[in-house]
Amino acid sequence: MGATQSLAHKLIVQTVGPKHSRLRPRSDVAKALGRALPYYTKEFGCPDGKGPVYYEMGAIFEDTGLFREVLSTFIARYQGLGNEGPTHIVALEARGFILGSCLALALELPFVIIRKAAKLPGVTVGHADNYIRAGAIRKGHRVLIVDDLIATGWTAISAIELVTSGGAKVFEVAAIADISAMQGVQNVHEFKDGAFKDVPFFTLIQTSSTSDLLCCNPKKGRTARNRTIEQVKAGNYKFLNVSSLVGKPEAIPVYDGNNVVLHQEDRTAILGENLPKRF
Ligand SMILES: O=P(O)(O)OC[C@H]1O[C@H](OP(=O)(O)OP(=O)(O)O)[C@H](O)[C@@H]1O
Ligand SMILES: Nc1ncnc2[nH]cnc12
Repeated sequence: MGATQSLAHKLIVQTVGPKHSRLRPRSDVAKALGRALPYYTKEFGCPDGKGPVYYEMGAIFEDTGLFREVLSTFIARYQGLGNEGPTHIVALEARGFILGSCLALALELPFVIIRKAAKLPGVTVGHADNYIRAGAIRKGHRVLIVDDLIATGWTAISAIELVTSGGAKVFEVAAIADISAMQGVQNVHEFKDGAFKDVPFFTLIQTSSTSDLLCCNPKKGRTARNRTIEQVKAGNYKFLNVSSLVGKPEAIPVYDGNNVVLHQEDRTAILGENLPKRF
């Protein structure tokens, strides 16, 4: 990285593997993220088998202070690098857009979107399910790829393919978290006999550093806000919305005003209601 990256930023970053840096787990931002990233077990939260655990990034974006900290960390890493720094930010639909667009504006870099199939009009270049506007990224560009999460690494591979197929160079892949158990960064580096082994990754935390208290699995009786089902039952309880994350009609989780997720069976038991299976 360039010489102008601040000393303060360098001090909170460590190398955790070949071409992979993370925040030091004891840094303030890493600790705050470790306390804030809720997750659902496969049984309750991963509709299409993404897992073993589903990490719910929305909670980070809902926390203004934490969102700002996350953004500032990325800004500190990539600002002021001049001719050595990134020239473009490419982000992935959908959650990659949130961080990517904020960062692009802060760094005053062009923001290029990769969309899922059948979303982009005109001439596009595709890889797997991901498409980019043809010509948006070209030879000579140094591209910072931004997403919220690295799981298997497949989406990152797809983005790298799209960026490099246009002749551009990947400056780095940045994400809030990597799911340690899924070895996504390693998968990218080993892909196609190491074709992308030199692509650097920067992730703020690995998911194994999140707290057990953040498990939203209602069977554990705990919630993201650390309330038990009994506390909810006793409280002033109101439905706000229904999420269909799980996809099984008999297991629709419910999100209420207290940030509690319940199953249909729990909901019926608590409220004594025969609610429709989908609404
Ligand atoms: O490393 P991988 O195994 O490829 O998984 C990571 C990707 O999965 C998620 O996106 P998803 O496809 O769920 O789309 P979304 O952001 O629209 O929910 C996440 O935002 C990453 O893009
Ligand atoms: N386990 C997971 N949690 C959240 N988003 C994901 N995208 C792919 N796998 C995911």
